[in-house]
Amino acid sequence: MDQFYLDNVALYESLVERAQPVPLARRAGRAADLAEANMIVAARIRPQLDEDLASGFPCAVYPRSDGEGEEGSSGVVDIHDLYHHPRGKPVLKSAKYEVDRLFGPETTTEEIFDVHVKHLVPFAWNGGIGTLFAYGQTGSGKTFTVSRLEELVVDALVDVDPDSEKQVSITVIELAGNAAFDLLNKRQPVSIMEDARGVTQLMGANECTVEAHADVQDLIERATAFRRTAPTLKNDDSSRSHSICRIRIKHGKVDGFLYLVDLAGSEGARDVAVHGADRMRETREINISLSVLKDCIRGRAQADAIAEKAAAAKQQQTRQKQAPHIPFRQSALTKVLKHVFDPAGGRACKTAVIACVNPSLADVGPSKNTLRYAEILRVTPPSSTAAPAATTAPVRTAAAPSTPSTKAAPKRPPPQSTAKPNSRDPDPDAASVPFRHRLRPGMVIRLKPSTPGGSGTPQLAVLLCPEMTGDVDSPEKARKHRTMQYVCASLAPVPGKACYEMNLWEQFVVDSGAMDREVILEYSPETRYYYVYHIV
Ligand SMILES: Nc1ncnc2c1ncn2[C@@H]1O[C@H](COP(=O)(O)OP(=O)(O)OP(=O)(O)O)[C@@H](O)[C@H]1O
Repeated sequence: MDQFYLDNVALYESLVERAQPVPLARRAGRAADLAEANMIVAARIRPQLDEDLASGFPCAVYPRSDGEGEEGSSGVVDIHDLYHHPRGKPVLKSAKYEVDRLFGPETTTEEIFDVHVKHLVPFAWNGGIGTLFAYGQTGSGKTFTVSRLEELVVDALVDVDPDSEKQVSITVIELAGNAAFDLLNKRQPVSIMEDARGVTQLMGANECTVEAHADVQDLIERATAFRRTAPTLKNDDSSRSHSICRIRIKHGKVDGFLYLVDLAGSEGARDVAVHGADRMRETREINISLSVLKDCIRGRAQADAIAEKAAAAKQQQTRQKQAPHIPFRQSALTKVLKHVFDPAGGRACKTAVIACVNPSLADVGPSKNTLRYAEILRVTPPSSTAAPAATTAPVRTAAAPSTPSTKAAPKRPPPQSTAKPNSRDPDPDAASVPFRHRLRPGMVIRLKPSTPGGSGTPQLAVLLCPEMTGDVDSPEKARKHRTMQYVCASLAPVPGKACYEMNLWEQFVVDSGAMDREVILEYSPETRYYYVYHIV
């Protein structure tokens, strides 16, 4: 694919120049006052680095101006991809994504701190829990962003009310799979325990007190040095673990927290192709923890919205009945952050998310995934819990384009004016070959009912890549080691509707013998769901 992009750079650039912006179907209401919001989702597009420019890939990610303001002021980002048309010239496919705030390549981390993160400092000072998550594909600038933000946050905390008696302390841990390590104490193991009162404790983790600005930099450098990294294709120093920096502020009886979370980079399929089985397993674990995190962030935002409405309407019972399930015990990451997600903990929480994006055309697929994830995190409170008209309290944060679980999906795909993207094999002769002999990434299969995995195994799955056994460190070895097993992602039925949503983070391995049929799915960009078009 990279070579295809490089061979068509001139064509791509001329198509981008003439491209019309993808219309906004419905303006997702950006929160009128983001400063009051409990949850804000931003994206940061990093500049193209010298090595990106040297590799010859053009820019594919463009912040959109709202016509009057600066670039990015609309919160909309356009991504242009080039598709290999099987019977003709390559065609440009454009997509748009919307976030609450968009930071372009010129924006500095200091500016991001001022606009997006600074408000968490007084919030924690007053006893709240402020959390920042940075995520994105490997090499997109997460660590670059978070490590500077950690310094700025602690500096700001040290400066708050300089004459008061206070204690600011830092703990930095790394999560690799379900194991935790102390990055301020030579990667000593840490146990994640829940005490008798249900509070998560990091047993064995150092809590280092910070008294002066110089201490902060020293601690952050120490933590970075101990961060476990392994090379990926895109970033020689890639972090394959989540890093959680917990800053605690105590003064008088107040005990506030700030969490800055640098999430492990999600690898693309092409990185995986040249790594061993261990790396694939690691990638799967990372993806699953990101999926649980998404469910927890959305669940907490929904729970807050419901609680606010119920409190305003004095409908305590409604709140208890409809509070969503928040699966914070399903991953080590969300277990550590339990009091961020557990509404029963009774702590006020504010969350800021930064989706980091590499603008290069070579990374266009992962960039779309990153921004799609950002859109999913922007939660619309369920309408069934709407507060009475008399309620004037600001209800929630970022109202959003309807997301898969909250949107009413039509029973049938909308009328087809043009051919929609579908999962059909591009080879016109494919129909004459049994599907098991032409398994390929992107193919959708129906699983036999007896497929191991229990009742949780989905009925439909999309093939992602072959499962490799043993350690393979080159594409040749990888090909040799291929078995007839595939890593798949689940396609979950949308409740009560005849369509599916793809959960790329819910991955499992399927033997070809457990595959029953090929299913051609058609994607509707209007609804963002998949519809069964044909069962082969
Ligand atoms: N806004 C930026 N301005 C200049 N350089 C940047 C910016 N963001 C990232 N970089 C550079 O890009 C490279 C990759 O960044 P970084 O290591 O932060 O990525 P990452 O997303 O944390 O990757 P991984 O998940 O693999 O650890 C680094 O060399 C970093 O200095």
